[in-house]
Amino acid sequence: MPGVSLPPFPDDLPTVPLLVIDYALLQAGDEHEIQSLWKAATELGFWYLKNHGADAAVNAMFEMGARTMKLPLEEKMKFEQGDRGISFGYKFAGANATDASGALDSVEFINVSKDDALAYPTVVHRRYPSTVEDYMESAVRPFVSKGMEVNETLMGILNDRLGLPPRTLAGLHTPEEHSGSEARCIKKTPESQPESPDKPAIGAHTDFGSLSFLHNQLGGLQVLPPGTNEWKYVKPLPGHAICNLGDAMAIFSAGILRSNLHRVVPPPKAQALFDRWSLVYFTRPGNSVSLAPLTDKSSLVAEAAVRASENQYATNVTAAEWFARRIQNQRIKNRKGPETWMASRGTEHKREAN
Ligand SMILES: O=C(O)CCC(=O)C(=O)O
Ligand SMILES: [Fe+2]
Repeated sequence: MPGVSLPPFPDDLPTVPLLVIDYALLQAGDEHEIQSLWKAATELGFWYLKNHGADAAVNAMFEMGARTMKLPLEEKMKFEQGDRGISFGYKFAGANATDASGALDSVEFINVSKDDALAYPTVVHRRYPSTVEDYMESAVRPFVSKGMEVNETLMGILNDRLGLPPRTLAGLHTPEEHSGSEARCIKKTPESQPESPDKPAIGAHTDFGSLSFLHNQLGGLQVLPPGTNEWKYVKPLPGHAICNLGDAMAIFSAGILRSNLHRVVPPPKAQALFDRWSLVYFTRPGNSVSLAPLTDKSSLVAEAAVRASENQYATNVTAAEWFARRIQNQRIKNRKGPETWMASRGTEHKREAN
């Protein structure tokens, strides 16, 4: 958090060398930078993004998050997301499973819908704690708008590289259509007893939507690189966002774009004594969008769909249904057994090697 001096990320841990993409160069149409983005998006599905211009909005959001998490639990619980597959609202630590055995997560977060942030003070989906509403115009809306702009720019470039007609992906993520797009501020508090360094605070998952624009300061985020079984840390770099692709982009592109498994473990070593804060803007397709490969819009996607195993990316559901299923089945209240965890999975279990 601003004002707190945090121990550096340890230099003796396995980290994944993400490509650094310069947002200003992308905006200028720099071919080399566009090529780097394509490489990152197709190989790992994660990259750093610098020069994004979101710092002021990010800091304001962390301030909003700090005030919100300081509210009494009883107050936060009035805005709880519930067990019916709705994401917007507050999630208490321990509401979700992190694996098939039903181990509990250890993060609390507040999710604010893009639709509510843009329409405020009109309520589209729900109300939020007073601290969130107080910051809606000064922090949440600017952060949501910035996240929308960055993700739309990245998506436009990927759209063209996929050989899709101009603005095809943009048309599946219009600002007007209601969607699961949301801003999330996450807090992980150290436990009273030291935790095992590889106990998931957020279980292994692929992101549910299209593009995630993430900001964190302490370590803990890990990815499982393709074809390996060793989790690697993503080292936080000051001023650099971490961007990653979600399932919807893997599905639309028939697997050309990668939605990679990741998880959050306690901050490593000396960092473990500190609260870990992170912030994400998730772009998700409009609620009515069918999740299926865009084979009739791009020959590249059509060829990839032929190479994919049969029905690998045929979901037969809308984005709203996909999203609700995943959220609902990770809630521990809904757990019947390991099958509930399996029912919360995305595209990851359908791939050959992770
Ligand atoms: O906190 C982080 O660094 C990542 C969070 C995350 O993966 C998520 O909320 O989907
Ligand atoms: Fe994630």
